Amino acid sequence: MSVGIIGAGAFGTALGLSLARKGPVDLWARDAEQVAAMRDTREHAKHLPGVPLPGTLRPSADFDHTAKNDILLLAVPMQQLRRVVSDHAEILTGKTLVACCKGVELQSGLGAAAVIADLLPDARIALLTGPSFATDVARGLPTALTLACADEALGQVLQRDLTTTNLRLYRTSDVIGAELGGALKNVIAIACGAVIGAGLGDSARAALLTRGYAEMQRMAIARGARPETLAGLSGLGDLVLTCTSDHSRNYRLGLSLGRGEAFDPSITVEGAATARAVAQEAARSGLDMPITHAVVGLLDTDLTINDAMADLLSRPLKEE
Ligand SMILES: NC(=O)c1ccc[n+]([C@@H]2O[C@H](COP(=O)([O-])OP(=O)(O)OC[C@H]3O[C@@H](n4cnc5c(N)ncnc54)[C@H](O)[C@@H]3O)[C@@H](O)[C@H]2O)c1
Ligand SMILES: O=P(O)(O)OC[C@H](O)CO
Repeated sequence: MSVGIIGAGAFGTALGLSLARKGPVDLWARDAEQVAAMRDTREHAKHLPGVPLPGTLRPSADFDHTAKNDILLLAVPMQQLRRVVSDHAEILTGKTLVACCKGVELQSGLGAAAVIADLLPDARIALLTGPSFATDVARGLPTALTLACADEALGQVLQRDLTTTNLRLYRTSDVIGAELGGALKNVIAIACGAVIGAGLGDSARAALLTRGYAEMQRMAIARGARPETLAGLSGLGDLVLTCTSDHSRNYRLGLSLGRGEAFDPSITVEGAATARAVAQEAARSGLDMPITHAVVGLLDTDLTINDAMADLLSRPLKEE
């Protein structure tokens, strides 16, 4: 089946590069100048400099042309997903749409697949998530991802069609678990970056990563996810990658917070809005999400990193 990608940022372009090894892929960007530059230079200079774009990857500023493909991957930032889908709802109705965003929508508390379902009840929806830096995917390095789809038959088709020589896709029908694993790991990565940035040490990071994983499970299970999904690529796998690598933008935001440095607000950091959305839901439902609350406190500058750690360390002692 033919593939089109909506969103020519780092990840959309990287997925396009990988999939274009199997056949033609249309890649839509809203910015016609960016499309012209990609066509002329055969490079995505801003996000993937030095990686040549093959002729089978076809940048386009024509949404409707790209949307004619059988499978559409949506690779825009989470907080922009509703706008992109609703702006093009007519042409997207009934299509096979694979959300590639990681986050929880601030206004609704929904994950990526749920936002699409909210807008397009007739769409055939799946989610592609898991540990994968765009630079690795673009360079053809080995990567394993999770393809989540409630419709098992469609999930099998997508798993086959979106697997490439360097992208190996595992399949699950637990869309909520996959969605929340990919979203919540970004919040914990900000926390881990902050402790490393503040010089609090690798042991503190290991504690946050592990207790953060418990927090991710708590929220995901409360929303109906299966625990084993959180233990897979979309949860634990992506948590480990994002909490331990300077390549992660979420982790790097945390490093800046810990060091008291400014961070470029134009960089896509999904964990910031997701932390706020999750903290709001936790407050409503009474779920215990102390690390998420600490991250919101750091982002809002209500807390210093030392206050946040002191709060976490002084919580009542409990069983693990
Ligand atoms: N970069 C990675 O390594 C990576 C890996 C896995 C998943 N993801 C996920 O992919 C999603 C996109 O991230 P990214 O890294 O590609 O971000 P990015 O900042 O590199 O690119 C985002 C792209 O979306 C476009 N965009 C923003 N708002 C838009 C709108 N309203 N309409 C049309 N286009 C719009 C921007 O112009 C930009 O090209 C995020 O949810 C992220 O978590 C990223
Ligand atoms: O750069 P980040 O922090 O958005 O992480 C990118 C991917 O989600 C890693 O799997």
